[in-house]
Amino acid sequence: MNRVDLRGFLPKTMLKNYLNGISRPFSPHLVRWKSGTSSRRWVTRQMDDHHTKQSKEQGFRSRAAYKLIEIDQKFKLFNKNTANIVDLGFAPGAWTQVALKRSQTLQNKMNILGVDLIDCSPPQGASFIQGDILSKKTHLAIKEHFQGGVDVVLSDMMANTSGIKDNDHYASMDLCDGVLILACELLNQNGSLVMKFYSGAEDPLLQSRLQKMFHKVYRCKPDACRAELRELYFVCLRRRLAEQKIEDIFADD
Ligand SMILES: C[S@@+](CC[C@H](N)C(=O)[O-])C[C@H]1O[C@@H](n2cnc3c(N)ncnc32)[C@H](O)[C@@H]1O
Repeated sequence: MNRVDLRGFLPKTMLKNYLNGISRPFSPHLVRWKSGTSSRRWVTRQMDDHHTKQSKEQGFRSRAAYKLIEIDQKFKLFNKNTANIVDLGFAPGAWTQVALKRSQTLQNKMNILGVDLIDCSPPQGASFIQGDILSKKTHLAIKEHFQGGVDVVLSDMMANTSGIKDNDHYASMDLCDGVLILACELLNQNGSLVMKFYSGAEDPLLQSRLQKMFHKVYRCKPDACRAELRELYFVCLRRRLAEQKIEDIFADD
């Protein structure tokens, strides 16, 4: 079965499972990491990279920090009213560090929760939950942590890439569906979402869903992203009504 047959099927299955309390343990599109030349190439490139060196000097846990700094400068993501933030795909924690710094400069206390598949200790002033965003159990743990809505949902999640562009794209779309479901249930009115995606055929579908949820939806590639990757971000500002139902957002395909 190719992806064309699955269009509209996968999100609905995920939604149905989610609403029935079933966690999807393993996406059909997720691919396992294989160690080999591509991983060695990644390590070498990482060591040479300008942002990697800069992140070490400035005490950030990874070069990803500069992507969020850029997005915040351009879109004014964090402000005096930002109180609750969830950072999905937290590890090693640079985005949470950036949010903590903004909390200091804005002088408002933020409740920042990092979530990741892999265990990783949070920087001082933040919290962490180990979990899979495709699992309902993780969604419940996040909701329990906040006991109310959040103002900003961040997602820098990416499944391990296979080098097969379609597979990487669909694995990314599955993660984005998980983020959308969480954002739909948790994000306050006028709240914001920043979400990484690996570009491909389903970008317009994702964008149209986001446009149902937010007044402003921008597609952007921060300069700190590597040029050769099809990695992009949706920056979504000012959530429409917080009462929107997940079914309405997905009722498109
Ligand atoms: C590019 S890294 C994030 C870097 C991070 N933003 C930072 O600033 O340090 C992507 C992360 O997404 C996580 N991830 C991938 N799939 C996930 C899933 N299904 N649920 C939770 N986290 C996931 C990976 O474990 C990985 O740590």
